[in-house]
Amino acid sequence: MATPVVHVKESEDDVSNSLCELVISRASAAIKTKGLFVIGVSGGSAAKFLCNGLPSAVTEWDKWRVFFCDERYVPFDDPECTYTVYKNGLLSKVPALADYVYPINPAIPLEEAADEYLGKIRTVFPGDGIPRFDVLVLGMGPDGHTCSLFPDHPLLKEDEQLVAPIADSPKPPPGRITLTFPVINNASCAVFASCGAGKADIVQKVLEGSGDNPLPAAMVRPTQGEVVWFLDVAAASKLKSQHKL
Ligand SMILES: O=C(O)[C@H](O)[C@@H](O)[C@H](O)[C@H](O)COP(=O)(O)O
Repeated sequence: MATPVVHVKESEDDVSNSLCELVISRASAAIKTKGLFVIGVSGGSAAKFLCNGLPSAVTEWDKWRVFFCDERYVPFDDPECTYTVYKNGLLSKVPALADYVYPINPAIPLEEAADEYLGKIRTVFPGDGIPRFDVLVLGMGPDGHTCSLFPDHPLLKEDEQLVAPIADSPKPPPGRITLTFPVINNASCAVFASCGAGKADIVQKVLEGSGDNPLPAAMVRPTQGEVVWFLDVAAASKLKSQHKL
């Protein structure tokens, strides 16, 4: 089970640059060895970082396959829709990627949308094995949630479904679809990017907490992969142990 590797950066810009550098380096490695790079992305500031940092640096977009670690079950024209954030922020700059980004379908019932989404993932990971994403770019909410996996929610124990619907998200909107831990912890690389003093307490709890009743973000420990955290100084300010700058 991977031990988190924590990089503390001077600024949010440095976190953004480091995140994009990691994604780009894993993409070239994956494309070189497998001819394809499969990534899961999240909303929030991760979306801002990736939409800003990737367009000018990536060339082989046709070898990318982009999924969402979680998505809100809302129409595409809802500002809460993570796909639309990426459509406006990334696809507007890299139209060629549009065929390789897989949105969730908000126009069918939630459970069906989850099943349909797994079907899209299966186009890249055929069969019934657990999909192994090259990179999952994750955010962490102020409550320690990641993807749409929230503290004390039954989905934290989900070990059958690979993609799950959630209808009672404590963070609006209530309806969402999320990857579950069997997939998350089968990734080659899970990477968090968290910035700001507002995250300092939860970062300390997640990275240095006792481990009993771990928060969702602390449960991201790929069994045969790595988990990397990029923090700015403010978000890392409550950490007791020293980390690489
Ligand atoms: O659906 C969601 O609520 C978001 O995708 C969420 O999981 C996000 O990743 C965290 O809230 C961190 O967001 P920030 O990094 O912007 O704080």
